[in-house]
Amino acid sequence: MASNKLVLGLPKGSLQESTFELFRRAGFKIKGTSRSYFPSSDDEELDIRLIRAQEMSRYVEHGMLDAGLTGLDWVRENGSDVVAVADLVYAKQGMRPVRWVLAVPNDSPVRSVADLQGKRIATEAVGLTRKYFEANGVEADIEFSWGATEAKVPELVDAIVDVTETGSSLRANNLRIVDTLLESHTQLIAGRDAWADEWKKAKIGRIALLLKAALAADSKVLLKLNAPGDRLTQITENIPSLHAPTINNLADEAWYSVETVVDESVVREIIPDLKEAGAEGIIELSLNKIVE
Ligand SMILES: Nc1ncnc2c1ncn2[C@@H]1O[C@H](COP(=O)(O)OP(=O)(O)OP(=O)(O)O)[C@@H](O)[C@H]1O
Ligand SMILES: O=P(O)(O)OC[C@H]1O[C@H](OP(=O)(O)OP(=O)(O)O)[C@H](O)[C@@H]1O
Ligand SMILES: [Mg+2]
Repeated sequence: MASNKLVLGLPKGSLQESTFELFRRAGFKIKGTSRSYFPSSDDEELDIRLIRAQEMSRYVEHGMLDAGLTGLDWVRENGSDVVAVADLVYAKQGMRPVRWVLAVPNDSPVRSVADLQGKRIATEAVGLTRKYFEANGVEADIEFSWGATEAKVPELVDAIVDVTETGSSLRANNLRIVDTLLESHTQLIAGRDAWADEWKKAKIGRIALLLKAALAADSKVLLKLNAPGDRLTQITENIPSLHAPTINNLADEAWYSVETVVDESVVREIIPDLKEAGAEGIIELSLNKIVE
């Protein structure tokens, strides 16, 4: 039995699958049966609880959880005083931020927030929405929505404020974005008491490092190739790298081995260029972690 334990909240709901997957890539095996809110892991120092993303920051703030993963949106909505340990930009579907947007039906006459004076708005994030309307000097009737918010316009309300990632829910419901209230992403947060505890702070820091390393590796690959000496400069000067490419001599002294980490998105441009510039034996390897 480990004597020190970190009580860690993982988000149940939209972020659950992607969070479990990120932990797996970070090196933690988390197992949860479908209805258990106490998943087990292969790290004895972790005591994991599944908690709704909306509530996570309150429990972390009040010390029931030492740390947790949730959306920045819910930390703001709850006005929680917690330590933002790491910004982890991933969502339900992909590695990108989400947006809380003000949306109206495609055929609505509303063009800006000012056109919503005296109108009804539904949202799951009432606090954020109230603040936004106040900041814009618009008085509107803002009501709490339990979800499926897109279905409420135009019959029940005039506009909604909802979270969007891919935009497919807005499109499917014939909605048009009028404005963005907040860009949000997943955050690793810690409680002030946990952060003041040396062991807990160090443990949270190690988890943060591994999660960030796994996220950073997600969009990068390692390229390796052989370059003839007379083409080396030409080949290496045009390839991006984390710092500078690694260059080693091959047993055959006329040849060099070159290694570099690049964005996966540029690989399809770079590989044909490298081949054309005289590189041989080009291989691409996927990466699990990058610690810069
Ligand atoms: N595609 C997405 N849709 C909704 N929320 C997302 C998405 N990607 C990331 N999130 C984030 O997930 C969190 C939403 O979790 P929350 O527990 O509030 O609701 P949920 O998981 O969508 O549950 P429910 O199914 O009841 O709506 C927010 O922090 C939000 O920013
Ligand atoms: O832009 P998209 O990729 O379509 O994602 C956004 C949708 O996902 C969430 O719905 P959720 O599944 O949480 O259901 P809910 O409406 O009941 O909250 C959110 O409320 C949007 O409806
Ligand atoms: Mg939801």
